[in-house]
Amino acid sequence: MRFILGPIRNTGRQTVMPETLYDDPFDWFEHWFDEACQTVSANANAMSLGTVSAEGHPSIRQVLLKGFDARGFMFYTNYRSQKARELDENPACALNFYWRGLERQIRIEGLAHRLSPEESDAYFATRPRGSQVGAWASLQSRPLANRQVLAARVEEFEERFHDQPVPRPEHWGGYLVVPLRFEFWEAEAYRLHDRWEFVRSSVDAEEWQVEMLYP
Ligand SMILES: Cc1cc2nc3c(=O)[nH]c(=O)nc-3n(C[C@H](O)[C@H](O)[C@H](O)COP(=O)(O)O)c2cc1C
Repeated sequence: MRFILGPIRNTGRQTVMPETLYDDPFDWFEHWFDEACQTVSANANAMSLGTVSAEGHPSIRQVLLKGFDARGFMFYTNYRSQKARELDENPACALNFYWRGLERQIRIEGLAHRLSPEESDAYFATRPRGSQVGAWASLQSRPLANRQVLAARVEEFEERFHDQPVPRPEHWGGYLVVPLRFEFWEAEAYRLHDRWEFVRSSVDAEEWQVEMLYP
């Protein structure tokens, strides 16, 4: 065990005490994420994803975290969408989780790259059939004349894959965000919040520099 739970503070929660910090930000993430999944009613895995175009324009949207491991954080999308175009041109990106009720925020900054086709295939195979067909039908982020056009495309692909498994379209798959920085934020009284930052020099570095930040 690499952490110890501290006493209950004025927030009424059991919380991690500074002197017993997790030494690995992934462990910290996992602990908070598990608590969020047990506490937050829906979409505890929803996160904001910030990207920056090659021209330097930022954009942000919600995506769902579909897995994480010692490498980083995974989500799935259309590879022709705006976010995918931006990530392929400029892999620098940021993730943000905010769990209301727990009053916790996790910020992650890092570099994204596409998951292997095998990993994307494996996840695609677990999706409901309707979502699999939807991945073929949606030209994500492109102009859509009206809902009928989309419905017709759904019907077209339902017919195409009638009575057979829906294969993963090449234009749909996952990204792995490999973190360079984490920040764990927890609300405290009088806005004197806790902020803990983990930074490393490269995506291969095993050592994290840990620092507390002013709120
Ligand atoms: C809670 C929530 C979860 C979402 N999850 C995903 C997701 O996992 N993948 C995805 O491509 N879009 C997801 N979306 C839709 C995106 O926010 C966005 O509208 C879409 O991906 C197009 O973004 P883009 O034009 O910036 O590429 C989600 C939206 C919400 C509100």
